[in-house]
Amino acid sequence: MFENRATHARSPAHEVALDCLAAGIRGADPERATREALALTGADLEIATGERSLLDLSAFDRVLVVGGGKAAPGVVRALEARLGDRISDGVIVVPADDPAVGESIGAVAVAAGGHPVPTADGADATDRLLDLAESADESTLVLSVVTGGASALLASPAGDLSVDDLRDVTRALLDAGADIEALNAVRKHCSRVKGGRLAAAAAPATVLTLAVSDVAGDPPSVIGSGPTAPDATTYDDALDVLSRYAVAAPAVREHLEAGAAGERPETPGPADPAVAEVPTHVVAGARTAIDAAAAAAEERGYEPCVLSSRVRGGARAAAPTHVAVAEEAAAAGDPVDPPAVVLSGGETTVDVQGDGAGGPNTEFALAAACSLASGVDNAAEAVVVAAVDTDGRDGATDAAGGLVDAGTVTDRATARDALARNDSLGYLDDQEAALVTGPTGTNVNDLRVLVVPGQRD
Ligand SMILES: Nc1ncnc2c1ncn2[C@@H]1O[C@H](COP(=O)(O)OP(=O)(O)OP(=O)(O)O)[C@@H](O)[C@H]1O
Ligand SMILES: O=C(O)[C@H](O)CO
Repeated sequence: MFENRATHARSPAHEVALDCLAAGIRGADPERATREALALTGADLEIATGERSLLDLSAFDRVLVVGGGKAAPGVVRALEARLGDRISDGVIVVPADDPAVGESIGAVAVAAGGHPVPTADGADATDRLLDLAESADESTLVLSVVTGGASALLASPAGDLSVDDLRDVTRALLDAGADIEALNAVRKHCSRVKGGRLAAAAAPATVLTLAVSDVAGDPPSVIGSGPTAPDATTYDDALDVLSRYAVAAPAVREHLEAGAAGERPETPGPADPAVAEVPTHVVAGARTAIDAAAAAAEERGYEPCVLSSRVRGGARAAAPTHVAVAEEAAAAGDPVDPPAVVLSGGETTVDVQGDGAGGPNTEFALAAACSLASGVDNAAEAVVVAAVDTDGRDGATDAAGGLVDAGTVTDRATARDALARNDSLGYLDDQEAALVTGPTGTNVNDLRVLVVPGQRD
């Protein structure tokens, strides 16, 4: 799975780290996860992901599939495999470099959009998608597919906003290290499709959502900015986000202020029947990848220890804490006895100050390498740390993440300087410690693996 940009000498622990990452990414494959969640018996479609929905397809004249995100093609392939020509029409918007762009999956057109910031192409495709949703009536079933990346891909500026306005505010908030809840509160209030507005457009149709989650805790209103989910945030919340991250974005601010003054309709909230009734089935998320990685560790004789699937906050700050846990395991057998693999998921962010290349996972990996290199004792000597964005693209780079150990940082001053310039990928590339996968077809956010070898390694 990994193109070999991490070429430095490998111990068995390095191989275990890579195996766990690969198993985690494969385990969160959207097509397989969706197939497993769906069962069709006669005309009865059952969807079970903890919660259960049962739909009698014979009650509908049309079945539409709409949505987007990096994992949307996989979900739609599984829908197509199960429902075939019962699907009447559909549009999904995916990254322009997805091999499915321009083709159809059964009756569902695959259109290109922009990521991580929106583009005019994405906005055109989203208009088509909204037209289709608006054509739905009470005898239509709308299957909405919402996967990570959908917020940027499904671009549909509200009011007088332009795609450029959306792009600028997204870029500024990403660079300021805004967390996804904050970023998406703004996105939801600048859009004709997010924050439940897609479900409102499809009313009075029956709407059901299949999601692949790249948000810690899998909240339907945040994944892809919740196009079919009730939105509890307000125009005032969105304005607070701009202030908190000191983002000017004058056109967006004006739009939000008009909304806060009651001149624009709020996003549909929990009391709105068009969204309140829409079930969301999360077919895969961070925990899916972690569980698959844990199983791979166990198969190789390493005791897995899941720290959390919900790690958030600064990437650089999260690294020493993870390393400290691995050190404790190596030195004292807590919270897990070596040989062990410590795992975490979630989404860390970076407040970008420099102009280097990197993303939250390469930044985490380099910060972890610094921490390993300056350990308080030799407990971390043999520990290997790997971190990837499961979609294969960390930040705006072509790398997925990094694979490091106590020997990765040979010159601490240069490493610290690279971190200060947000050039973690530059540094890891120089050390041949960057990991490259190419687009993986899934997106369940970060996956971190710390291998704590036993005596035999
Ligand atoms: N040079 C850099 N070094 C480290 N982090 C960076 C750099 N440039 C941008 N980032 C960070 O990358 C993050 C965005 O990339 P990330 O891969 O997490 O999300 P995404 O793929 O855009 O999101 P999603 O797929 O969830 O929509 C932001 O936190 C941003 O601060
Ligand atoms: O598209 C988005 O909003 C993020 O990827 C979170 O789902």
